[in-house]
Amino acid sequence: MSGLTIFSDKEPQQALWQSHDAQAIQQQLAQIGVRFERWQADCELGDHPQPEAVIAAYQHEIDRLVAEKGYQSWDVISMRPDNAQREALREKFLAEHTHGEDEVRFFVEGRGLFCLHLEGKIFQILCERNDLLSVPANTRHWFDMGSAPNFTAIRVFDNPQGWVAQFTGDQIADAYPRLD
Ligand SMILES: CSCCC(=O)/C(O)=C/O
Ligand SMILES: [Fe+2]
Ligand code: NI
Repeated sequence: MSGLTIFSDKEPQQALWQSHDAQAIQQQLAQIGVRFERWQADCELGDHPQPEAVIAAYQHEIDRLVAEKGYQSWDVISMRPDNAQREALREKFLAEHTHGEDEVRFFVEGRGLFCLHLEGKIFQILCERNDLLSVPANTRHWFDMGSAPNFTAIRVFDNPQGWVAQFTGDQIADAYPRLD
């Protein structure tokens, strides 16, 4: 079940706030400029759908976002537990970083844990099927896909180069809960 847990960035042991209610999550995240939405597919997608089918099913939502925000491109990323790069990729995303553009991710299936570091707090968002999260440009964050990653997500980009990150060098992620 999707969820948001908020911690102080000085106190990893004790959560300040938690909810699994989509509306409460949306309201809490809106206060820090983070967009959280639930999207519905135009048609039924089976397990492990092809990228073309994924885009077709959510094209109306992508078009709405692109018209509003002027994003330039999108793609589909899938991770499975047998991916040979899973440990290296997990480590890369677990290192706190920023992007010069909004990080826009929609979970078609599976799940992942986004952790945002701002205003002296850590916002851990467990994203699952139908969740859209948009993290504003230059927000410190990390992402945990777990030891057996399993998700399909649409990524929407602001620039033609795709994924570009600046790592902060802060080891803070090590102190906070992970997906497993
Ligand atoms: C869910 S897409 C992979 C994660 C990613 O792109 C990123 O930047 C995490 O912070
Ligand atoms: Fe990121
Ligand atoms: Ni819970």
